[in-house]
Amino acid sequence: MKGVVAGYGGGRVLHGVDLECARQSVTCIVGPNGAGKSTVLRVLSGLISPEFGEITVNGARLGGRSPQEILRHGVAQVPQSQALFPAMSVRENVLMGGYLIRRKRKLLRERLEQVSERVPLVAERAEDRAGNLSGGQRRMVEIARCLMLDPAVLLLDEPSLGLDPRSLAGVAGLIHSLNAGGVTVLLVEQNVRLGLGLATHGVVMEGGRVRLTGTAQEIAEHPEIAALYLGVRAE
Ligand SMILES: Nc1ncnc2c1ncn2[C@@H]1O[C@H](COP(=O)(O)OP(=O)(O)OP(=O)(O)O)[C@@H](O)[C@H]1O
Repeated sequence: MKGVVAGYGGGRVLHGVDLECARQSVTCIVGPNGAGKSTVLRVLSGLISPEFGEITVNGARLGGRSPQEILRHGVAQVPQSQALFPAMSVRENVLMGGYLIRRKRKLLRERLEQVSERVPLVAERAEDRAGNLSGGQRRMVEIARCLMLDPAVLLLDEPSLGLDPRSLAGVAGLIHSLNAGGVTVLLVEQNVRLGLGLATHGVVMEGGRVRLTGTAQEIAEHPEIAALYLGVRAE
């Protein structure tokens, strides 16, 4: 992202965001409430259009394109929690993620197999209603559904929201394995310690701008961040 200015109904929230994510990195955006973190994800996935600025993914200029076009270019956003259809089976929920390729039956089958390998829960609980899964399992299926289009870039807004430590470890493990398999990840986390622990790179946003960037470790150890978010006193 270069110089991205965006907002809602005339009110600007992003005031010129510059952000770069290396291929196959895991970048975590942290910052106070209202800093514009989720808005960055929404601009990237096309839910809102930037007023100014450039968005380039793998050389393709995607700024202002429709969510569908952006998905076709390999950028998928995992929606915030509670996004599954509870009365439908796990398999049916995952297949929904293949809506854009629904007429390519063979590809759809191959992708479902691939997703079941990447997220074994999808095969293990294929026939169960999504509503019967635990919170952590639902989060895994929400992520699995996004994998049906085999995205190059995965956007996650608060993947830790509402999860107990055990479920968190499962979701963190899944993000790691997807990343190891070549997926570039950009996530927003309120749980700064967890988010930066998962990430290779960190970005601190404040007031609709990027204030700091670095490796996840540099950001986690930055005196201001440690004092503000991690409960460590700056010397
Ligand atoms: N749909 C919307 N319509 C109007 N204003 C919005 C909308 N969504 C967010 N905003 C405003 O945009 C600003 C930034 O919101 P955003 O959700 O990007 O922040 P954030 O950094 O993700 O914060 P949080 O951690 O609280 O989610 C806030 O002032 C918020 O009120």
